[in-house]
Amino acid sequence: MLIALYNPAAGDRSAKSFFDEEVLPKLQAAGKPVDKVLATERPAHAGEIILELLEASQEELVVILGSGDGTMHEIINHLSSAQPKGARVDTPIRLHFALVPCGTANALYSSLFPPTENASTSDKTYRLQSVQSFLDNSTGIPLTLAITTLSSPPYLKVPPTAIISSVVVSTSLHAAILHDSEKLREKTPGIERFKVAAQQNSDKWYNGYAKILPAASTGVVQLYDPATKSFVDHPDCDEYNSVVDIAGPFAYFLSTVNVDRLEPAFEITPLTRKIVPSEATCDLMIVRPLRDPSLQMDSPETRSGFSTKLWKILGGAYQKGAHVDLRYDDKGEIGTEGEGCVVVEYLRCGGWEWIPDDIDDAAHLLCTDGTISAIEKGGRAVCVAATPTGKAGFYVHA
Ligand SMILES: Nc1ncnc2c1ncn2[C@@H]1O[C@H](COP(=O)(O)OP(=O)(O)OP(=O)(O)O)[C@@H](O)[C@H]1O
Repeated sequence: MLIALYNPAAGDRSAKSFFDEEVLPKLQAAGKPVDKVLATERPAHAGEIILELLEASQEELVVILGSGDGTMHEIINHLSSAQPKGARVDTPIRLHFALVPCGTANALYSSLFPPTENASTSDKTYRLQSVQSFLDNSTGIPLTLAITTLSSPPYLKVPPTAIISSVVVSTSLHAAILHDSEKLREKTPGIERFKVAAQQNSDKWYNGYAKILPAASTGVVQLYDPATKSFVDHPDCDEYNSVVDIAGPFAYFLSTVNVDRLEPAFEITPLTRKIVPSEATCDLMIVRPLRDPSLQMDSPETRSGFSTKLWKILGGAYQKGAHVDLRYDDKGEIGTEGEGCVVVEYLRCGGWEWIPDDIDDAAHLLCTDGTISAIEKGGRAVCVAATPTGKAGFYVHA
């Protein structure tokens, strides 16, 4: 069965008109008209719609999805936590998507179809590439999932909750930006709202502790080395201990699966595409201010001074991911020359654990594909990458 499903509230709210004027006529003209056209009516509705369709028939389901990353996130989470009835009772769920970018950031789409210099992301040819790939009978790319388990402190004896992501899991500045930008959605519907929220949070540091987990088959955590432009085994990993401990404070802590960018031009984990992972892994990008040789301690002045450097670092993501090659000189200036301390710790790993300091409220925010959760005091978040195989999983035509 082939269905079209769009979120009329995503992005600039143009999904309906783009489907009516471009997507549906293209499928019709190619001899593959959709069986149904559906629109979401409220948050969380997309997952309910797809589950109902799956339960009604054993047929393979292909969804032409007009939305941003949030709607995809809702579908994957709803299906992953459901116990399907009817036609799918006790059967693993496998779903194929052709994506039509209709959201604000469209991280997954723009990573699978990186925009070229002379094509605008609003061009219809740019936006119809996944649909074209479906029409060309591509097999689809299986999505790697990041499974994050949020645990309460053990004495509460509350079962952990799991959230599945297909794009990003973050804490620190990125989670704070997403938390605040949601409040700005009505007034600033475009990606500018992320910049406004970023300014509001730029001089915060986040206290906590992280444990980085090895990838399943290599058994190690890897660290990007700008000198050789390749991944090397993390120096703290050895045959006796494959987990790497990282102490805060942190300014930035963000991991991705499937994507090298969070917006068409914001290539925050560029190595996902440049050095393609060979198994299910997270690309984790960390900035810890006290690696800066000019900073000795955490104070309001050093935080405020470091925010200028942080903008420079994150600005590198807008320059084709140049931030991953930045180094400090001995005065703490940032540049690409020399052999000083690497500014960004760029890790490739099987997952990670984040343990926020009890007294730092801001360090308790967690972003999973744009959705914000709060880690309980005394609790932690553990994120692990996995790619479903065989009869289960989510596939995107690309
Ligand atoms: N009919 C609806 N009315 C209001 N909100 C809706 C409706 N349908 C879905 N939603 C909500 O819209 C939210 C935003 O959707 P989505 O993430 O797809 O777009 P976006 O946020 O603009 O793009 P991106 O995630 O790429 O930045 C979803 O989290 C979903 O809960």
